[in-house]
Amino acid sequence: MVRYAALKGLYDVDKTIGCGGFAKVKLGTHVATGEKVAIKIMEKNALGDDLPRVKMEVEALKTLAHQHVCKLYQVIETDSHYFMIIEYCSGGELFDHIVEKNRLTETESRKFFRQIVSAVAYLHSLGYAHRDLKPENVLLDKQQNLKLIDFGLCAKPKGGMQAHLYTSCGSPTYAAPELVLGAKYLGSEVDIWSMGVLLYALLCGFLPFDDSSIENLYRKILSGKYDEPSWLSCSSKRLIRSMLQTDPKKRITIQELCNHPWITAGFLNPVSFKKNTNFEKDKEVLVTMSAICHEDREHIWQKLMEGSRTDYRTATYLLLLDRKLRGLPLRLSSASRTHFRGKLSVENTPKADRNMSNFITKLDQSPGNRMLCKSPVIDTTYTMLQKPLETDKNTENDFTEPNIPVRKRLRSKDEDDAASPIPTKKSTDQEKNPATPKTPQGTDFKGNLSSTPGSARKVMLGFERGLNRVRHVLTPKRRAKNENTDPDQPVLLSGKGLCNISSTSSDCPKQVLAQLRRALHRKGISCRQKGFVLLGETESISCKPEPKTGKDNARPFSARSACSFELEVCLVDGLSDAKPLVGIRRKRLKGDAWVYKRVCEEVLALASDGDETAQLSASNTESNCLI
Ligand SMILES: Nc1ncnc2c1ncn2[C@@H]1O[C@H](COP(=O)(O)OP(=O)(O)OP(=O)(O)O)[C@@H](O)[C@H]1O
Repeated sequence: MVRYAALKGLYDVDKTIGCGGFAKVKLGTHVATGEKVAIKIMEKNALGDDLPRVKMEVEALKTLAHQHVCKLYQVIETDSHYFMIIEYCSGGELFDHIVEKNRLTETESRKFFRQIVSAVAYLHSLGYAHRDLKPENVLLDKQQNLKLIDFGLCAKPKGGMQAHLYTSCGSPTYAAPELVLGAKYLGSEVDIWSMGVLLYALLCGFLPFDDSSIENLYRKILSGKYDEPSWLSCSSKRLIRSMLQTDPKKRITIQELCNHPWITAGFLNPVSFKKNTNFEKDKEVLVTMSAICHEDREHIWQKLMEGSRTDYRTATYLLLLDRKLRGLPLRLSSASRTHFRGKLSVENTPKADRNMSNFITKLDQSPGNRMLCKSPVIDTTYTMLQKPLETDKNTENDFTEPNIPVRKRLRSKDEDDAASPIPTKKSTDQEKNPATPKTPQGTDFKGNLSSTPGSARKVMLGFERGLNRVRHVLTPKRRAKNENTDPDQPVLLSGKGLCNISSTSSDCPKQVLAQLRRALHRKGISCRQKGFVLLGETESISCKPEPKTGKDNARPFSARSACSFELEVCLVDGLSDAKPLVGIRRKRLKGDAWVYKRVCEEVLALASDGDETAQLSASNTESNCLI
């Protein structure tokens, strides 16, 4: 297991919770506060030409302070890695939420969409365009509030929001016509188009413009023609039309959007936001930190304001503030004292932190001193870590001293376009040999993706719903939770609050595994097996990468990139009085979310009914046991 020495003592690193084209994201715990965080880890070598994306993301997130923009707590740079410590969003991607429900109601869509509008209006007011708005880049927190992530493609044009941008970037299915044409464009206008696609996806459960061939996709986008399903209300149709206007000058503006009747329906106010870039100054949080640092709270505040806004102190302040906003008592764990004492060397440590370590030493030597810190609470429930920090042989070479490595400030490029271009219509028109041969609908994923047959879509939905109204199915031995060390047994999950799980009517996990393997094989998807997990990978489809052009020298990517995903056979417990059920957990690892959705739907459909020995069953079929 890779361990990250640079995080030692600062953050405990847990499982991987997401992967992107550039980063691996792990769940972590901020040692001082015990709060969960997400740690976005990027390998410098792997970033190559995409380094500006990281810098852009850090620069933007350092400035932004909005309740629907994912917070950046800290950045750590080592010789080999960047670590971005960000707010942990435990509710998953908005995309998964759409898939789980098939599509959202107008009321739920409105609630979510208002939050997106508020975040985007805020960004635009500060001169930023996001340029990669899509449901995969919108996460949900525990309270089901949205948080915008992935600012790697954002732009802050020097001349403000009325200055044109030139690099076509983002995800092709969300790209505005002017991006497809490779024309100059305004960041605010392309964001509005993407939001139109996003709103359509929320209300419909599929994309307005979609095609396995990039040529056809672009043709559809440029035509601006899409289906309007019968369930859309007149008001939502009108709103979507005003956003999906092919002529950017006729497209609704963000200000108009904030006041649109569909947006305000059922709410007393239009969408609003505070044009804030500073942390809120909170006395109680400063007092808590002061008790640990032995520093005047005004001094701590001053340091926070003067500092990089991406250090451990900032992270501690922001996480304490989060706790306070959630109504939790403010506390700093005893483990953090050890960290402050052991980790910060005199040379590399700001004066304030040296004070902090002095104070902690005193505290440790004289337990009575702890009484000084009456309010706020200093949590002493954690045991003190007195051991010296040992050198970890398994770690990166950049951190052998028990010091925080000097954090280099990430410089930002002045140009707006630290971005990856999408292939534009111009470039694809020029391609001599654009497409791989078309395959019949739903047959394979090697070269072309077909649209999902309705039945397959139903199967996935049926599975999702079935899980909530399951009677009973099988009789495997009940095992204790987390007792999954036996490689012959699948993981046992508690049924409450699960998402991305499909139920089956089989009582034999191995049989389900075999059926899935066969289905993947029949779909032409290469797959590797590890225990009860199948790792599937589709091949990239029909789009030649564009040669590198333009001033930003950014990496082009294919239109509907390959996707990799996991299907894990598991046992799901606690749904009824009956024995655990055999389920299939899906997880997108990389690539286009809609491609992934379609692949999963078709593989599950095939596994459920394509084989005479199949025991998989959708809940909405009459056979077998699921209700
Ligand atoms: N703050 C977070 N909390 C929980 N999960 C997260 C968080 N940030 C990212 N993730 C998960 O990790 C995945 C990858 O993150 P992210 O999109 O930031 O990486 P990336 O490499 O920049 O992606 P892309 O290739 O789309 O640019 C996300 O899709 C999400 O599932």
